[in-house]
Amino acid sequence: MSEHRHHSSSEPILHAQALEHDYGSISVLENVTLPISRGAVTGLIGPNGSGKTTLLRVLAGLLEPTAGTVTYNGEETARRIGYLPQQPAFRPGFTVAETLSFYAALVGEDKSTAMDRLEQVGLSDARRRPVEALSGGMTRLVGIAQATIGDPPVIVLDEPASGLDPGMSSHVFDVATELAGAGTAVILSSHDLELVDQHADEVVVLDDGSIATRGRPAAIRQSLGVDTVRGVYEASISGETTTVRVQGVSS
Ligand SMILES: Nc1ncnc2c1ncn2[C@@H]1O[C@H](COP(=O)(O)OP(=O)(O)OP(=O)(O)O)[C@@H](O)[C@H]1O
Repeated sequence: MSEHRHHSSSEPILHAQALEHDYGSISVLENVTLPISRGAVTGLIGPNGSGKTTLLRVLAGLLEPTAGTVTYNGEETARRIGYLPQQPAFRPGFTVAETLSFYAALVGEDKSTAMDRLEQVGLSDARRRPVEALSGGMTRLVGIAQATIGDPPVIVLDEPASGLDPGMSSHVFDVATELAGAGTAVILSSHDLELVDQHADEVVVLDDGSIATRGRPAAIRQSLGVDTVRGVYEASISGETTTVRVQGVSS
């Protein structure tokens, strides 16, 4: 748990205010207000279907909220926000190196940046492999490398550790911590509560489209009288843990 990363500006780099999101008649986000700090890892946790992907897409500017606003207060860069989708996919017919070089060129970086990012995610040896010949975990690692190209001040990662082996899962969280150490605001979702406990500076528990609990891990553990982020999760979410709550469907 790192309490040591404080950067000059205390103003949140991204500020979501009173977000609502509906898919047709189905309300998925309700009154979500969330300031995102620079130089910190924000861990978004919550049950399946609680709205994490929806919230991350709204934060990344890929989905227009039904109501509310997201304000960006960072530097004007070639790319403000890097994003790893939950199901990364790349255009077939190109190698890993070609794919990342293409993204690097889009933001005015050269090929060496792409190769540095590949090395950072531990994928250098796969650089000549066609993207369609990668495993699910390797594809996600390419997606993480892609999200960091151009040094966007905000990086949004939707389940970056999903499908990765234990060593690579912790490595991905270490990379997130490193990026935050360099001043980047990293927001990630995960179902690995232990890794979130170890790496997140700020934890957000989403339950049924609303923020149930939010704060520094130590503070929220203390206020809920539990020892772990898993305890925080269990104390924060309502309803059964073995049934997916499907918005718009009353049981
Ligand atoms: N395009 C869509 N149209 C209609 N409903 C949607 C759409 N996308 C998501 N939903 C619904 O919104 C709710 C929240 O989905 P979301 O993917 O944001 O949850 P999540 O917390 O990321 O879930 P998981 O942990 O399973 O990935 C779910 O009930 C889902 O069925």
